Amino acid sequence: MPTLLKVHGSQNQFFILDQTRLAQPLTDPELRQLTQRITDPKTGLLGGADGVLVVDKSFREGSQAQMRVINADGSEAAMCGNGLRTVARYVAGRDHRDQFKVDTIDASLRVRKQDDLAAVVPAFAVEISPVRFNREALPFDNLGYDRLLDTPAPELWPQLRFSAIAVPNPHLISFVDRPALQDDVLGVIGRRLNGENPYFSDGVNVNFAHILGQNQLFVRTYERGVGFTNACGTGMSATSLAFVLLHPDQASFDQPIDVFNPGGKVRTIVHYQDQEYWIELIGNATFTHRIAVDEAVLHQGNVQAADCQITETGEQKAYQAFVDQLPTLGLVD
Ligand SMILES: N[C@@H](CCC[C@H](N)C(=O)O)C(=O)O
Repeated sequence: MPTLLKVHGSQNQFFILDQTRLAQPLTDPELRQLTQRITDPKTGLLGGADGVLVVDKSFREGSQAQMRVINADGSEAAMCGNGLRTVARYVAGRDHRDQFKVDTIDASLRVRKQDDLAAVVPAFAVEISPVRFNREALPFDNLGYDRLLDTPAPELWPQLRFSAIAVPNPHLISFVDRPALQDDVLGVIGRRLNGENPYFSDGVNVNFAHILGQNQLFVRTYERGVGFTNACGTGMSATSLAFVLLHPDQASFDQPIDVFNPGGKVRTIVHYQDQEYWIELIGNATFTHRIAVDEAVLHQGNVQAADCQITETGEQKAYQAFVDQLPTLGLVD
């Protein structure tokens, strides 16, 4: 019987579905419908999730697997950093390998097993690339600039400055003070730019970052196709790059940056090699539940708890213990 996994990276929650284990892989409309149903926070499976990570056969030479990212609303994203760590752990266990490449829409990305963050908190490092700043890569329009790098954009919000970075999924970043992190400005901007709007025609992930100190950030994200999330791996990676570029007195290339988020903490390292930026994202890859389900139920486009056998792994307790020993920042409820 095929098994869905419920997983998270910094509490950014997903289901993993391995299409290679099915007699008949799900079609794209089936994947969309299944995702929309099982991720619903009220009526979905195990409290829903932010999306479904689809594992499939690799399509580039030298890669071990392919990852597709289906957001909760059924849209498909080019990349997912927290998700890639969990897929890396899944493929590493399935194929008995610690280091390999995973194909995504735009690139084959390196992944590598790391030492556990704590007892029963496995960790992986993943490559975040390619990085682009140009208007067409995001894309954005009608803001009067070809790129945004700490640029005032009063059309988006009068008092803030913005950076737009594709990694390659699109991110808008603003460095803010404590009060701005706590009020609803992020939600207002996120909802506006992810509905019908003249600026970001494909929507955009919006990140508010607060500098905590030398090599330390807090990042909160409103995700395209999802809404508020506990953490966004590509968002924290793009924000780390902006941190290094805009605040060189507080962060540098090739040096670890601790990035706190509402779901925990990750570590990023920003690199510049061969005239390209790339970011290493290191953090937990936690499996919370194994869900054995009949393939026919998957094809019907919904899975209810009554349709399957659910086994809790016990890893969430260990993850919570890891989070409990992090400093209390009091930034977001
Ligand atoms: N949570 C992810 C990003 C998922 C995709 C995003 N919602 C998009 O549409 O670009 C991450 O950890 O990177």
